Amino acid sequence: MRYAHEVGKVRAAEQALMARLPEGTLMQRAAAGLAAVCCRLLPRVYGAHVVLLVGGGDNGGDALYAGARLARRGARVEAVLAGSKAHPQGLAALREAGGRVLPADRAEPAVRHADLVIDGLTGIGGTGALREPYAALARLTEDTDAIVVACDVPSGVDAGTGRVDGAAVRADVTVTFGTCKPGLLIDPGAARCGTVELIDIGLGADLPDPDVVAVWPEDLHIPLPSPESDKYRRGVVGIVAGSERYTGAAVLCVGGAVRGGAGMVRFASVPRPVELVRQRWPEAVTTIIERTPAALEKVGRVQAWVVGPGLGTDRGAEALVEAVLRTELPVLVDADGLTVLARRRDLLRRQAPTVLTPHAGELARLLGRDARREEIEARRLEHVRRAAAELSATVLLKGSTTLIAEQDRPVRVNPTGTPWLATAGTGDVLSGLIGALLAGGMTALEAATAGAYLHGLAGRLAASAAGSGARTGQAPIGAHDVVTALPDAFRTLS
Ligand SMILES: NC(=O)C1=CN([C@@H]2O[C@H](COP(=O)(O)OP(=O)(O)OC[C@H]3O[C@@H](n4cnc5c(N)ncnc54)[C@H](OP(=O)(O)O)[C@@H]3O)[C@@H](O)[C@H]2O)[C@@H](O)CC1
Ligand SMILES: [K+]
Repeated sequence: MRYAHEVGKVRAAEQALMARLPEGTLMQRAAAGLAAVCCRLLPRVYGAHVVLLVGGGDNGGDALYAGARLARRGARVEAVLAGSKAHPQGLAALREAGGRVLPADRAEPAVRHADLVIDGLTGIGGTGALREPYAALARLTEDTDAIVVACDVPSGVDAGTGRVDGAAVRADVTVTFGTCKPGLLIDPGAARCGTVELIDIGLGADLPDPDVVAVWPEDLHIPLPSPESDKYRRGVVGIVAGSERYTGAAVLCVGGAVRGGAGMVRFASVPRPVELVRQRWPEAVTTIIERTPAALEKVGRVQAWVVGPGLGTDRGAEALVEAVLRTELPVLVDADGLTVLARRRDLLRRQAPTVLTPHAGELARLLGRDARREEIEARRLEHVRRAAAELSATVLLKGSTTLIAEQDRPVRVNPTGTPWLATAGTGDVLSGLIGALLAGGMTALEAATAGAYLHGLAGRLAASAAGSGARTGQAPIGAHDVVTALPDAFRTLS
């Protein structure tokens, strides 16, 4: 399951296909696929207690027809109708197969004691926060031992964006039809889906190129060193980070680059961060620079730059960001560098690749005008795409599902993150890591994708290694633990 299409394109493809098929064919294909997954999930279909949550649209129709199929195989199927209307033919099919409709006040005990619940409240036609009684029915899925199977999309999750605005179904399995929807890949929606199963209903030929792609390890083409490799061929990354006031970010960023496979890391800054980087990472070549436009002249040859972590945002920081972006090399700008860029967007007019790695607040500043952090968090897909187009850069939007956008390309979703990564300093590790991959010759999109994947995986490995032996096997981590776990993350790929 790797590709997702926007809802409008799914509907257009469905309509094109439906025009060539007898009426109802697609819904029968969807219902058959849904019922087949339910049969697989139940230890025994005969005698199993199945509850359908049925909304007023075709999503409810799918659930009713799937329920009819399960009833014909001997399941005890009960439907709870959310509104006054329900798909009439689906309802008739369920009744004919021996299923029945429950009164509303029986919904709670039925869901609680069911073996399996099918959520057919809303699918791609759901808009905005769930209204009552849909919302109350969706909430029942949070407190049941039943297996919860969402039909197409967990109700309450916006299929197009992953936005969750109020109550939403929490599914163990989401059975989706034709193609994945972006909201199944992007948090907070993705976190509600459980395992996603794709049912082929024959849309393939009618679907355009995908809008969103989930990253898989086999998509990452990280160059491995060969016997002829030397430090220059593996890539020299230059890092301009830290200030007299902020030193930790520089140490972590250099760590990300060293463990990210750079042939050499050149670190340039003012004396205090240089001293600390030298102590922690003796393998880095350090240069003390002044915070002026001519600063880089002393640094030596590099193949890519990282600028920003702990840099401060004063005139000196601006001079350094400007100096780096005036080179003709790939550049990654992060943290304070992004704050500087928000007032100097003219610096983004350049030919060489530029990678920006903001979190939502930094992206809001970069986009300016009407963008607010909460707005960006709520509609991450739309904003990352807009940022890539407006800023002419590869934009990596950090978050519980990190998104990577480049103009006219499907947005990439990184699946490896962990909430434990939401801690100070992990972003600095990520920028050093991506910088090393850029210096190694990967394109901006490849480097950002591989960096996000490895960084998320290192976070997961660190969180579980730290807690091994405990019940959940997870524990809090610091940014330095992510640096330490990077080699293990790389090893999973070879
Ligand atoms: N097209 C095809 O070929 C195929 C489509 N297929 C299936 O159809 C699904 C799309 O069906 P759809 O278009 O009928 O919309 P759907 O998701 O059922 O939602 C509409 C219903 O939800 C309600 N509702 C909406 N928002 C709400 C809210 N916030 N709070 C409360 N209620 C809300 C809305 O109520 P209304 O606003 O009309 O009062 C209406 O009753 C798709 O996901 C897939 O499962 C498959 O069979 C394969 C072939
Ligand atoms: K649903």
